[in-house]
Amino acid sequence: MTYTKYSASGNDFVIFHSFIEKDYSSDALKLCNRTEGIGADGLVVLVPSNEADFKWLFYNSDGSYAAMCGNATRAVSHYALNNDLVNSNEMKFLTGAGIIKSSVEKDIVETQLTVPKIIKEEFKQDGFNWYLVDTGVPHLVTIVEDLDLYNHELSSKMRYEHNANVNFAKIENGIIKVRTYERGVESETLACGTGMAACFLRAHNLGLVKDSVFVYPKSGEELTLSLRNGTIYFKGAVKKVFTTTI
Ligand SMILES: N[C@@H](CCC[C@H](N)C(=O)O)C(=O)O
Repeated sequence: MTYTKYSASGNDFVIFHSFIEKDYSSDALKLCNRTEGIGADGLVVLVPSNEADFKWLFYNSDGSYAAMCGNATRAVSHYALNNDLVNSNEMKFLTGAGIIKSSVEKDIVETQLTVPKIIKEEFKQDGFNWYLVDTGVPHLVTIVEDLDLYNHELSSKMRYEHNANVNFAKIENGIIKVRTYERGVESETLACGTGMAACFLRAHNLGLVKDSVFVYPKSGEELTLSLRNGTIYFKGAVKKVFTTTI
């Protein structure tokens, strides 16, 4: 079997394609293992679809299924084009959260994320103001003055209480810096696309940022999030790390 490892702003994935649609959660556990496997935050398997160019099956590194992953939407678009699964640099594919449209220009990929749904308006817990939104998967967002306030124990507690990923965001001169605890990885990751989108939405709703903004996750890589006619556009570089046959 041939696997490709991608990094999308530090969020890393193992990707392969198959004609067989089945449960790949045990493969995710093995392949994402950083000691005995390839090592990644998630596994994405691309399978045929009647509705779109292809369909994806996404798993976190602990083998849990997730409906959406913003960074993986960019990585799989690049993978699909480079593996001739599509015949144009513009494509659409089916995820657990709906159809995603994307376009690829060399290593820069822009995707249109799913329509966000607010789950819970602002509430206070453990000394922070939170907001819970679904940007494909659920995300808690708190806006802080200092990103060092990111707290692993608190994030882990909030993650289980709300069954959500947890984001700390800082707005600085019109840009957003984000740290995310991801469920299914059960730690902070170097970047989380749907998490950055959730922080952008929160900041935009509060009037703290413009319609298009640079966002920097923990990896420090620059991404752009924009809101155009109610759609969230997510743009940034992806990197094919290696391909291996096992
Ligand atoms: N890293 C992703 C989100 C992946 C799913 C998440 N861990 C969950 O289970 O909700 C992103 O870039 O959006």
